[in-house]
Amino acid sequence: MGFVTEIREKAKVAGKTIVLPEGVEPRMIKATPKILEEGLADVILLGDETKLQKLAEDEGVDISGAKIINPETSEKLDEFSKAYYELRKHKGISEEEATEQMKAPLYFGAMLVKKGVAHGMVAGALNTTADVLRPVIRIIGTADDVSVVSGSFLMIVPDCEYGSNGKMLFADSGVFPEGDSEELAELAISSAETFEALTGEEPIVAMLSFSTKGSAEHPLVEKMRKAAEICKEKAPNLQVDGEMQADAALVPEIGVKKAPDSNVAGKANVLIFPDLNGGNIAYKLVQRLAKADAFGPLIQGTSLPANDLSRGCSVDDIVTVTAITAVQAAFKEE
Ligand SMILES: CC(C)(COP(=O)(O)OP(=O)(O)OC[C@H]1O[C@@H](n2cnc3c(N)ncnc32)[C@H](O)[C@@H]1OP(=O)(O)O)[C@@H](O)C(=O)NCCC(=O)NCCS
Ligand SMILES: CC(=O)OP(=O)(O)O
Repeated sequence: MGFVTEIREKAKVAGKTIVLPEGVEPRMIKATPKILEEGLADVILLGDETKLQKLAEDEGVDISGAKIINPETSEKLDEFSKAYYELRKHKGISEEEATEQMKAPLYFGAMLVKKGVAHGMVAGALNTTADVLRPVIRIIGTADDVSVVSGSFLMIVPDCEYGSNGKMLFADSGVFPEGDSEELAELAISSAETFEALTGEEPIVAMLSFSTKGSAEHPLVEKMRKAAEICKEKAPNLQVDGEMQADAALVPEIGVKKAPDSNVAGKANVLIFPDLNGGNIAYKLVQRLAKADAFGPLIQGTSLPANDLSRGCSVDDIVTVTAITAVQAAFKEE
């Protein structure tokens, strides 16, 4: 069974409710009946009901199975505004500003997750990653013992023997612009958890660089080498190594040649990039040149699931990321 079929099967069993705050986006409207018909999740759409129904009519789809909430007129607006004010008053926000902010669908959606009305959120078809991330960080917040919210992509590369038969996770490819070794180690541990939660397979983590095990020396190389060491200390059971180049990480014959003592080289399925430039460029190149499926940015390190999308996403991407979010919600409850 392929990854997409598998994750959709798991979502059906999970029985979760997912909020799609970008109800005014036609791709969200088209994704809704697909999610409902397949039984992947119950859907809450945010927006003005009349407008959303008209949009659905124009698109020729039926969204009657979804619950529609208009944040501006919702009976929950007052409760949510007060909760947001309490979260942000240390930043000098006024009660009026909190109410205005809470009328914005991304903020209202994040609060629906925080309050347990929805089990997860999916957005980003319309809004930038930065705009999706701010309410997620401010309202849902980080998980216990985590300081960095980061973003990974699950890549499914066709006809590929590397990673787990073409399945691999790239991070950070969407959220955290630049971290030190400590932060990269934390991000790597979150990424390993994401890979395991979604695939059920053992994560094998490579800290990527332009050097393999001392073939070059530079502060950028040293940063990844130190990140691998910190990772080994923090998660002794995790298979992690670095620094290493991408070919050494993925290709067994090259791994053996460049890093003969490594338990990761040639076998990696979780690739940690030195910064967001590298991670974002790499995922888009692999997606376009290798015709890979790229699901994400899957947001990691938060206390509850909320996932982003590329603005270039398809309706099918929204459906699959919704299924992924439902599966993550079930995994967090285990
Ligand atoms: C995620 C992002 C929006 C946060 O930026 P920001 O809002 O400007 O963040 P700031 O640095 O002003 O910090 C705001 C708050 O969020 C926290 N924060 C920011 N990034 C965080 C992260 N990755 N993890 C945890 N907390 C974070 C800060 O500590 C701060 O907390 P406070 O308000 O309680 O003091 C920003 O890092 C970003 O734009 N990332 C790139 C996204 C992107 O464009 N990706 C490419 C396309 S996918
Ligand atoms: C993840 C990402 O790159 O998103 P976008 O394409 O919307 O900028």
